[in-house]
Amino acid sequence: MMTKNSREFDSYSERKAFDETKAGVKGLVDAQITEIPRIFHLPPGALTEKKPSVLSPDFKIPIIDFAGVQVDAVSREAIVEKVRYAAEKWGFFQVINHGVPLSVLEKIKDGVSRFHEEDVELKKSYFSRDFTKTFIYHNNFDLYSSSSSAVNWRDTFACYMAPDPPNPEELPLACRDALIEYAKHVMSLGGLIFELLSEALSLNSETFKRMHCLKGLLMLGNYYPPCPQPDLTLGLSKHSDNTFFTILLQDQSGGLQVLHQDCWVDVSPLPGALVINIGDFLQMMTNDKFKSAEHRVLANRKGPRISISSFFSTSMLPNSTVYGPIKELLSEENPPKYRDFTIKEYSTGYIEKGLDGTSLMSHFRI
Ligand SMILES: O=C(O)CCC(=O)C(=O)O
Ligand SMILES: [Fe+2]
Repeated sequence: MMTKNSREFDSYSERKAFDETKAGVKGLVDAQITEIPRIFHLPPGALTEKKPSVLSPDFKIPIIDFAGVQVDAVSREAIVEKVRYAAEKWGFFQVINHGVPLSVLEKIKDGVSRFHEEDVELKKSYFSRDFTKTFIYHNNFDLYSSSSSAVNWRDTFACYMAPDPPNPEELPLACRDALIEYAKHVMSLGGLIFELLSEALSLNSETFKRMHCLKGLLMLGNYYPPCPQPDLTLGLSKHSDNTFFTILLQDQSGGLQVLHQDCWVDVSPLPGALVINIGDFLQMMTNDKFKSAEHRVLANRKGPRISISSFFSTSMLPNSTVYGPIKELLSEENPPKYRDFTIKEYSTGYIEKGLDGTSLMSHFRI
């Protein structure tokens, strides 16, 4: 609980004043602050009180090698089995030999950092929280909507790469080519992962693709500046993703943690790997068989930390497809646990609620 003391200031006005600089968290770091503003302060003890950060050898995010996935049925079945285990037990796994060239991964990380390190006047021209626009830049999508206690130590750009590929001119030069190239690879890897997830449920490989799950791709280019007081705040609050699943590329900084059996487990950077995490839509469509795990990012004295979140979702774009628990997975013993939803409906609720530490899935439970 937040103490009265920590609220004895006008949080709204301070958030607004910070927001109106349009310079983001990086602007504070550039101004060489040594103490972070109060709006970033977590309630005392919030980082450590709930769940212990354990480094247990039993708790390691599964690493799955995709080499051989297209080679023969036996190799593929072995990979599907690992994907099934990871999706059910963890909701998170790392993939190696995923087919995206290292040079493409380096180029997009570089592009994201270049954009955030551009002149602030250029970045201001993209500043917005309107998620119907092709390319926007901001910090804290939920700066005003969240009932969460603290603002996150992160700046982000968000860009729709599908269903309609953006006009190259709509993308900033700093990351234009890198985004276009990386998105192509992400779409193709995403298609393969949807196949493997279908097979893991003993459904036809094309099931998710036929349900248009591969239609939308929203990419976030995240920049976590170095933080002078990392024990007081978070890079990103605890949340589960508003997606079918997410492909995450992180640099070597570390700080991403997943909540597993009530413990925060580090998703340790693995050079060249991609992190896959199941999102809320797949948890609801599989009637809780797959798990949309909660995760967070710690702030760090060192930085910046760069990551790219590729969300399979049409998010706030018009999309009338209705989703819900998949009929083939249901039975008398396993009745639907969720009502039907559209992606836009879910995303609207997600953005309005903000990252307040609770899951929106409970609102869709029958
Ligand atoms: O930056 C990261 O490692 C995680 C980002 C994330 O969880 C998200 O964008 O939803
Ligand atoms: Fe996330």
